[in-house]
Order: sequence, then C-alpha cells, then structure tokens
Amino acid sequence: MEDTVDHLAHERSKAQFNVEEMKIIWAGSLHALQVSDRIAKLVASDPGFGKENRAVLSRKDLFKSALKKAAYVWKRINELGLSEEETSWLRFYVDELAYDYVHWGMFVPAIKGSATEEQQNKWLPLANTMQIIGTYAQTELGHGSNVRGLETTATFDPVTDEFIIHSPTLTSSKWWPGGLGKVATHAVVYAQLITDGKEYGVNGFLVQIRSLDDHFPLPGITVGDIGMKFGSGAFNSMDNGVLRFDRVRIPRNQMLMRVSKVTREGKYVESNIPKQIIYGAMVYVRQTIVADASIALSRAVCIATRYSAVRRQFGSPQNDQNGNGIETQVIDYKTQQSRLFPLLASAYAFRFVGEWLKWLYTDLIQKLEGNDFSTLPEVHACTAGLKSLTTSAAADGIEESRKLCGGHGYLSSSGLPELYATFVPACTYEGDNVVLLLQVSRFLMKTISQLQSGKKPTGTTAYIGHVEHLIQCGCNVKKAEDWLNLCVILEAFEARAIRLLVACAENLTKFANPLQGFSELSPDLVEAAVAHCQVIVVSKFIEKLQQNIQGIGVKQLLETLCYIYSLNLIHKHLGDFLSTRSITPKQASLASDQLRSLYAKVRPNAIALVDAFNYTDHFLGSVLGSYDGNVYPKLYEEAWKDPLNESVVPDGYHENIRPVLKQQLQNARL
Ligand SMILES: CCCCC/C=C\C/C=C\C/C=C\C/C=C\C/C=C\CC/C=C/C(=O)SCCNC(=O)CCNC(=O)[C@H](O)C(C)(C)COP(=O)(O)OP(=O)(O)OC[C@H]1O[C@@H](n2cnc3c(N)ncnc32)[C@H](O)[C@@H]1OP(=O)(O)O
Ligand SMILES: Cc1cc2nc3c(=O)[nH]c(=O)nc-3n(C[C@H](O)[C@H](O)[C@H](O)COP(=O)(O)OP(=O)(O)OC[C@H]3O[C@@H](n4cnc5c(N)ncnc54)[C@H](O)[C@@H]3O)c2cc1C
Repeated sequence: MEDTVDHLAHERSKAQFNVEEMKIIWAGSLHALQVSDRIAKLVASDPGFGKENRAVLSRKDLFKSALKKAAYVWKRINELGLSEEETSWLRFYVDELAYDYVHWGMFVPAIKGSATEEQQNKWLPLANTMQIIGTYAQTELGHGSNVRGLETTATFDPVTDEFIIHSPTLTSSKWWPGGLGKVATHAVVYAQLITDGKEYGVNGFLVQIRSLDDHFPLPGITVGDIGMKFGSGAFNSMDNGVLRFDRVRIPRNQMLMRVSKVTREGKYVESNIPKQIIYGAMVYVRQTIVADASIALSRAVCIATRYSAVRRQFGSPQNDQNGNGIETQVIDYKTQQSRLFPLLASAYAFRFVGEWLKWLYTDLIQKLEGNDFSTLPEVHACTAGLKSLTTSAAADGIEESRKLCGGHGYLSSSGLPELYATFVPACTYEGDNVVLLLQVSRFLMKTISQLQSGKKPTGTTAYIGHVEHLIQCGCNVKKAEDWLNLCVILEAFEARAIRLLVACAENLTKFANPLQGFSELSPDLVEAAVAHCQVIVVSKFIEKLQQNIQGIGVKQLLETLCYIYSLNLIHKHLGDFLSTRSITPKQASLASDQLRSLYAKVRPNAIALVDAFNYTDHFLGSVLGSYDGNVYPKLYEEAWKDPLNESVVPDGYHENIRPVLKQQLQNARL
C-alpha cells in the first residue's frame, strides 16, 4: 500500500517565513512561478516524459530514448501551441540532454548574432521550425580554448563565388559539437578565412553537413560520434561529434557577414562592429550557464537537505541510558549544517546574480541594436567570470551534497551521481574556467591601468574607482554581531579584491615583457579575478535585499542567507583576507562565531527554504529528495528494479561462479 504520510510535515511546520512568497522570489515573479508550476505539473503527469533509469541503459538505448523524448517535446510544443517562455520551461522540466539544446542554445543564437538581416531572414525560419537542425562547430581536436588557433580553413574561390571549407590536418577535425555526431543537418563552422591569398582570422560559416532526404553526410564530409563520456547517463544521451571537410564548397553568402564580409570580387571588408561580436553566442550561453549553476546546485541541496532531515544516526538527549529511543537527525549535527547551509545560501546567491546577469545581457543587446558597443568588455568579463565562479562552486557543491547523503548518495537512485556527471563539464564547455578567469583579470588590469589616465570605472568595477579609500580602510568589526552589517561585509570584500588586484598590477610592472609578466603571475591574477567575481555576487545579493520583498519573514531569511554566503566565503578564503589585511585574525574568528548563530537561524527553516525551489519529484529524480521524505521504502523498492535483480540466480552463474565454488570445495576436501 502506498504511504501517503508527509514525513517532513513536522519540519515544514517549523518554518518562520512565508514559503509561497519565497517561491515567487526564487522564480523571479508571480508570473514566472505560475507558468513554471503549470508546465512542471504538465511534464510530471505526461507518461511520454517519464524518467527511466538512464544509468542502466546502453549508450544506444540512451541515445534512442533521448531522440524519442526530443521528438515528443517538439510534438507537444506544437500541439499545445506553447509560447517561447512555456517552451523553455518545458525543455527545462523534461531534463533530458539531446541535440535540441545546442540547436536552440547555440546554433540559433549564433545566426541571430553574426548573420546579416538577409541571412537571418533565410535561415531563422528554417531553424525555428526545425526544418534544419544545427550545431555549433568551433572546437577542434587540437584547439578549444585558443579560438584564434583554429586550423579549419575557408578559402574564397572567386571563379565560382564559393568558399572551400577544408580540414588540412588531423588536429583541425571539429571535435565536441553537441548534436553533430548523429543528428545535425547543418553547422555554424568556425574557420580561418582566406581570400586573395591572405588570412583574415576566424569567421563563422553556415555549412550543410547531411542530406535532408536520407540523412547521409554530403560529399566531402566525414562525421561521427566522439564516444562515451564521463559517468552513467549524463552527457551520453548527447551525440558530441567529430567532423572533417575535404574541400567542401559552400556559396559565398553562407559566410556569416554581420561583422565583416567578402565581396563578389574577393575583397575582405570590415564593418564598424567590433570583431568580438562573432564570439557573441558564447557570451549568450555563458550567461545562461550561471542560471544553470543555481538550478543544478539547488537541486542537489534540495535532495541533501530533505534527506538530512529524514536520516538519523547516533543517540540524542531523548535517549535512555542504553542509547535506545529517537536518534539524532543528521541535519542537527553542526558539521552537517556548516557543510550544507553555505551551499543552500550559494544556490540563492547564484540565482540572484544569474537574474541580474540576464538583465545585463538584455541591456547589452538593446545597446548593440543602437550601435553602442561600450558595455561589451564588461559584459564579456562578467559572463566569463561568473560562469567560471558559479559552475566551479556548483560542481563542488553537488559532490559535497552527495557526501552529505552518506552511502545512499552514491546510489544512482539518489539522482546525485548523474546530476554531477551532467553538470561538471560546465566547468570546461563554453570556456575552461581558468582560461575565462584569465580573461577577467586581463579586463581588470586594463581597468586599473586606465585609472592613471583619469578614466572612471563604472558598473561592476565602480568600486575600483575608490581605490585610495579601499587600500587603506580598516574593518570595524569588534564583536560577532558587528558582522551583521551588509556595508561592512561588502567593504571587506571590495578591500580584499582591490588589494589583490593592485598587488598584481604592481608586480606586472616589474616585468620588461608584459606577456611574460602576465604568464608568470597568472595564478595570482586568477585569485584576484575570483575575488572580483565574489564582490559581484555579494553586491547583487545585497541589491536583491533592497528590493520590495513581501511576505512574513522572507526578507529576514534572505538576509540570513546573504550573511552565510558572505561570511562562509571569508572563512574559506581567509588567507586572502588576512594577507591583504582586509580583516584581522580576531575579526575572522568573530565571523566564525557569527556563522554558527546564523546556521541556528536557518535550521528550522531549512526544509521550507528548499521547498521554495518548487521542484516536482519528477524533476528532482531522487529517492532521497522526494517531497514526502519517505526515503526508505523508495530506496528499497528502487533497488529491486535493477536489471541484476530480474533473475534470482545471475547470468554467468554456471560458467563463472559454480566452478569457483566447486574448486573451493575440492580444495577444502584435499
Ligand atoms: C539531462 C538530465 C541530467 C540532469 C541535468 C541536471 C542539471 C544540470 C543543469 C543544467 C545543465 C544542463 C544542461 C546544460 C545545457 C546545455 C549544455 C549543452 C551543451 C554545451 C554546449 C557547449 C558549447 C561550447 O563549448 S562551444 C565552444 C566554446 N569555446 C570557448 O568558450 C572557447 C574559449 N576561448 C575563448 O573564448 C577565446 O579564445 C579567448 C579565451 C577569449 C581568447 O581569445 P583571443 O582572441 O585569443 O583573445 P584575446 O586576445 O585574449 O582577446 C581579444 C579581445 O577580445 C575580447 N574578447 C574575447 N572574447 C570575447 C567575447 N566572447 N566577447 C567579447 N569580447 C571578447 C578580449 O577581452 C580582448 O579584448 P581587449 O583586446 O580589449 O583586451
Ligand atoms: C560536454 C562538452 C560539450 C561541448 N560542446 C561543444 C560544442 O557544442 N561546440 C564546440 O565547439 N565545443 C564544445 N565543447 C568544447 C569546449 O568548448 C572545450 O572543451 C573548451 O572550450 C575547453 O577547451 P579545450 O578542450 O581545448 O581545453 P584546453 O584549452 O586544452 O585546456 C586544457 C588545460 O589547459 C589549461 N589552459 C589552456 N589554455 C591556457 C592558458 N592560456 N593559460 C593557462 N591555462 C590554460 C586549461 O585551464 C586546462 O586545465 C564541449 C566540451 C564538452 C566537455
């Protein structure tokens, strides 16, 4: 008989804030909550979106199942006439990686960002109705981070008015593009443009790779899947591919010509649009990955928090002298709280910074339409830096959540192994996280060097303009409660960041060759970039608190989470804070005292804070994290579904177990 008891009801009754209002804050607005909730329920109740145990499927079955789901998604979108907003929620809740992620996430944005209006009018209707399926073919076997080092060539032939796309070496083979291996019919291919015997750098080209009639590769094209990837399930439902060109010809007008073009005569013509716009699809996706990070982390934290409230180990004060009675909920152990609650706070922090980053990106797009490119460097630095910071923290946080669930966290049915395996490549794709932080530090060093010429930093670097104050200011905290001051916290973060940045800038001047200096100091530059990105996250959390926040206790809880996020970072990066004298050892110890009190404030609200994510059991896909907390029967039931349990005596018994046992028996008799 099904157990309908809510094992977490008592926990829920302890909440000191209005959960429904918190749901609105997490979703971004009442409208967003209503739409997402409706679509989440629609997905959870549709058997076509049921989640089989992906971990036990063979690669072929996994891929076939992802194809089936992607086709079903497309069918339902059309049948239900879903809006763009509803469609993106549907994809989100279906939660199955397939070619459509790269088609919608990169191929379409690349065309929108780099194609001329005429080209967009031709290609977007085809892509938007999925008459063609596209991928983003940038990375090669030999080069991923170094985009300028790509080897694929696109040579203009003025006789036929065509480009010849060619893979001159093994290392020039395109390698990794999602959906390329088995599905995509088209690709935006990044290649070195050559015309009139001269090279003009990397540009994008729209290339058809498979026949629209029989799906065979077109002449001159070699294409396939690059093989199994990390973990069970996870990215293995995606056909990341390899692609080679043997002098494949495409019409000249399939070069994406918004930024620069090649004329009929073969002349390369640059526009006044910055060349970096061809990297626009990456900026767009990096911004969305920050939102992915908050989702992946909140999902793991939701599982770990609910399970920690259900799981009991060892005695408690209520026990009798024999240790019998109610054991302690593991969530009540202070060590569990000090590992779990900072992750909960980080999930909220990343949600808010992701929301702000989306605004910043939208603002950039509006400015670009008016030919205002002024904020592009800052948006590049923010998207690169925050993508790096949030994905690294989320990947570590998912793994920590697994450990917080003890042994059961290692079971596939906990949902955590696949969540980790799916999310961890986000630290690499769309730019390796260290390479991206180096981009941020380059931008910051430039900002600092421009101070001398009187240029006032703005936006996220505005605090760098207060360098004199921040270099000499001291932190005023004298007792633990003094840390409950957002201005004090922000100033400590700004002081630490600017002192690290100025130290890097000063050290760089000691090198005659700036490039060598940058390379020598790159570990310090990366640390300084992280410190700057943390200033952004903390300041955006604080800005969120200044908005009109409704609902009993909601603002107070968010403030508590903001303090936890910040003070835990101080604790984690203590070396930086102390070596830059941004705080004293005594203040560091007071921060730890304050953290303990803050954890105590979160404890009664922990379950309600993860309920506010409003995740369905279908989306969570975890026997440890289900809403009702009925963990043990679900774990037990799930185990019996494993293919190994289909027979009592396993396949292979007669060949490989019995002879061993027999041998042991004979040995014993001798
Ligand atoms: C499925 C069920 C299981 C459960 C799942 C559950 C949860 C998971 C939750 C979410 C996750 C799930 C799904 C994920 C969804 C989708 C993922 C799917 C697919 C992933 C797709 C991945 C695609 C890719 O990776 S595409 C390839 C990306 N490649 C890179 O990022 C390359 C990185 N390298 C570079 O960007 C550049 O080469 C460089 C590092 C910037 C260096 O370039 P270079 O030209 O040499 O630079 P510089 O000389 O340093 O710079 C010149 C100048 O330009 C400025 N610049 C550089 N880049 C940019 C830019 N992008 N925009 C603007 N300006 C830029 C730079 O600052 C410099 O400026 P300056 O001269 O003024 O200093
Ligand atoms: C799951 C997945 C999906 C992907 N999807 C796509 C896709 O759809 N389309 C596509 O085009 N690509 C895709 N990629 C490729 C991805 O974008 C690249 O792997 C990524 O940009 C990193 O490049 P790389 O592999 O060349 O790493 P490398 O640059 O070779 O990195 C290796 C190591 O070198 C270090 N390193 C590199 N350069 C520097 C430097 N200048 N200074 C200091 N350290 C450095 C890095 O930090 C890293 O530790 C995907 C990758 C993955 C894993």
